[in-house]
Amino acid sequence: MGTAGNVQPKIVTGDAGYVLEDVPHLADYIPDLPTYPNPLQDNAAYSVVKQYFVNDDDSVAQKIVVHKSSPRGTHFRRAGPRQKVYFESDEVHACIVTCGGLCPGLNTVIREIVCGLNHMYGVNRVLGIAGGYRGFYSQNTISLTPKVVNDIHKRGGTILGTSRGGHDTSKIVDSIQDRGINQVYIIGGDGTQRGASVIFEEIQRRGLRVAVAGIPKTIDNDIPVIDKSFGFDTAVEEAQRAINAAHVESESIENGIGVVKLMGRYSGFIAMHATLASRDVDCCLIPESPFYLEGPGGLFEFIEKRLKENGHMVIVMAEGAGQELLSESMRSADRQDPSGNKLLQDVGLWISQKIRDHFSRSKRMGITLKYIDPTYMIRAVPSNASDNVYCTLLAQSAVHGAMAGYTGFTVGPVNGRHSYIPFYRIIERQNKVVITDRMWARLLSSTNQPSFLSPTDIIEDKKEEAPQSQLLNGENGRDDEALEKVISNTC
Ligand SMILES: Nc1ncnc2c1ncn2[C@@H]1O[C@H](COP(=O)(O)OP(=O)(O)O)[C@@H](O)[C@H]1O
Ligand SMILES: O=P(O)(O)OC[C@H]1O[C@](O)(COP(=O)(O)O)[C@@H](O)[C@@H]1O
Ligand SMILES: [Mg+2]
Repeated sequence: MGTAGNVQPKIVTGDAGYVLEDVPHLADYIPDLPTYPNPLQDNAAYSVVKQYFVNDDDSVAQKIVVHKSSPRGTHFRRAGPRQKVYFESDEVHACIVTCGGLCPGLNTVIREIVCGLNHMYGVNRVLGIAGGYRGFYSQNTISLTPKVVNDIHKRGGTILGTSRGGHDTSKIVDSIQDRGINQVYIIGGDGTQRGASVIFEEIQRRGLRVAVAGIPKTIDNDIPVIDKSFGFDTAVEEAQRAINAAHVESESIENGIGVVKLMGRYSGFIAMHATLASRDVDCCLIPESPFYLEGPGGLFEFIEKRLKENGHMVIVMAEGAGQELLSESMRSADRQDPSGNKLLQDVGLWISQKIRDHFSRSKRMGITLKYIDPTYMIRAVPSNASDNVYCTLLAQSAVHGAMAGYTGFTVGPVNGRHSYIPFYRIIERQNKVVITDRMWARLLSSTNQPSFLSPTDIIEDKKEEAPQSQLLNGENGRDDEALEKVISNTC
């Protein structure tokens, strides 16, 4: 497996602290490339749009809450169709690959890349690479036409198949070269974008006229910079069914407890949003917010209090929550999946047993606990209507970018505007819930659960780490550092 990081950032600076973190372009390393007028200018559907083509100078600000004296800060190149393209329609030979875990909307993105290339740019040759990265060198390809993909957005999963592991950069680039592919669309999460970045580097090293475009996929919503990842809303919606079931079960019996485990290996966004959406949840546990079980202010004490008040309760937890407690008590060996991701123990089963044991030992109150694990049910469904529209925009932005000769980029909305983001910005860190932000405070106030943190730790930490301003969404990574300190203070 290769490592990313050999690409020189393309930084353009301007007045008042303006910085553009630009994406690579084929013309950066191949001289004298011919250009062609964008065929969209003759497309009846788009001809009525005023200013259809994106101005080359358009850029999107990463930070939009500013002060009078703030520098203008980091910007990304705005996505969209350009006046000139770097490929003629009949010479384009594109391929699409899906990697990593499933996510609602994968099929919609595949469909919209195929249809976007065909309907907007007249491209007829699109190959599907089967079974993730290893499919480049070990599987047959699938020819993708608008007819083949017509109905696929109504199905969950990916028609191409996916896999973890199996990233062999030189074999993949050999396969791209041998097949004469000149546009590569790579759909996947942080691991996949790391893989895409090294593929791009190797393509550039070989001097190939091949555009590499990444489309970010992560059900955990853990990709930084972009506003939100596709499929996330669908997953949160689907999680409501499990939470409703846990609520009905717990409400129907004296001292009933419903425990629901949701996805979220390192980031608790699904659990946090599903909790906020439901309002039936009494306690939400996520990887970013450490907690403890025994003693004053601990989880057991809170459960007892809530059961006395309400006679029932619902606990939602992300799969990555409390892993440090679990490994302390189970002394398990660290295991990894083929992509190198840490394999987690089932924290839902573990905590359910701990709660049962506690109440049977203390004999103060009899409880009935039901554990619901809808893990794969929330990601195997087709995407909902709004995710479908989002996937369409992502796919079309990727197609416009590749046709315009941009390469080595991931596409995604930044403050609502679709942008081209260099790979290194997407893979440098993971997006996490910032527990000193207002969103987590909203959650704490909606569940009225303990924060499991002492307020002095948080206040002290804020003073130390962020003297000038309190970021609301950890945009520049400072809050992550602050968070780590809070965690280490409370453990
Ligand atoms: N650092 C890396 N360099 C190259 N390829 C990688 C890297 N990390 C992961 N990959 C590849 O990306 C693919 C998907 O990664 P994975 O972590 O399983 O899912 P996701 O992309 O959803 O995070 C796998 O085929 C894996 O081998
Ligand atoms: O069992 P699998 O297929 O490895 O997937 C489980 C994992 O996939 C995830 O959804 C994240 O996967 P990705 O990084 O591929 O998006 C985690 O939340 C979960 O732990
Ligand atoms: Mg991942």
